[in-house]
Amino acid sequence: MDNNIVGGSRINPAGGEDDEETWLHAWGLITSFAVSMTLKAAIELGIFEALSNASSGAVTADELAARLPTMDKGGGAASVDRVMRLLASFDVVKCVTEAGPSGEAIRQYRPSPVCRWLSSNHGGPSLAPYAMFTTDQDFLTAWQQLGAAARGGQTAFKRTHGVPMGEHLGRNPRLLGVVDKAMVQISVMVTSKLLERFHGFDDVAVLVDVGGGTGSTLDMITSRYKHIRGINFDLPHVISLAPSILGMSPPSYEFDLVSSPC
Ligand SMILES: C[S@@+](CC[C@H](N)C(=O)[O-])C[C@H]1O[C@@H](n2cnc3c(N)ncnc32)[C@H](O)[C@@H]1O
Repeated sequence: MDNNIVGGSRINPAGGEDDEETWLHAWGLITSFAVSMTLKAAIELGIFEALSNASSGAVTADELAARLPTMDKGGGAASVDRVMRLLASFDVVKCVTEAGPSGEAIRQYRPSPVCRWLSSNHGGPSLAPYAMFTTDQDFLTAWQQLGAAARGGQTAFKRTHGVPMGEHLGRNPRLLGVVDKAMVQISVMVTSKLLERFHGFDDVAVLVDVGGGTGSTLDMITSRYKHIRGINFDLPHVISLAPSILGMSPPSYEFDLVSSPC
């Protein structure tokens, strides 16, 4: 048998056995965007919440489609099945196939451990908002300009939107909300680990978070270390979204919102 032949044709006569592996590697790299976009679709459809709510553990695409809050009436079990098959091939969900009464394949899906980071109903912070941020249309269009940006001159984002990202966010409340949701979830994940492992806040009197977003990091730290006065420093349009932490904490706690001069 000739190991250099893939799909009936010799793709690199000099390649040897590694050739198929490197071809698959290249194929995987080229098509990897499909995973991010399918995750986005699954998040939009509410698939991860529906899977984790399924009491039976494993569900067919029909059962799953019936539980999705966003589905059109009578729509889409076949499309949901396609989404689930792709997710199964990347181990986001597990798929078990059984033969039905007429010998047809019946696929059932259940969540893999990674789903806890993609659903919003597992009782902790979620990476779903980060997935929605990275695949947002305003960011995806900017990626189209990466090659041009690498040749020199303006950043990909400025080529696409005419202004730097910070300025664009200041003019676009929709996108600012998408980014802030993502940032808050990441901050909660990182800060809870920080608070578990780092014990250097005891002697801190005033803590300034530069680029602190809407203040979730400082909120967590000052809730634990109530003697700390927190100052959250960010751009005015970000600060405008920040909740007032005053009143949520004891009187010794003070939370200033300071806007950058930019
Ligand atoms: C990666 S985000 C960090 C988010 C934040 N740690 C949180 O928990 O949401 C970077 C932050 O830096 C802020 N930033 C960027 N340029 C700034 C500037 N010149 N002055 C103050 N903040 C700035 C952005 O508005 C953004 O909120």
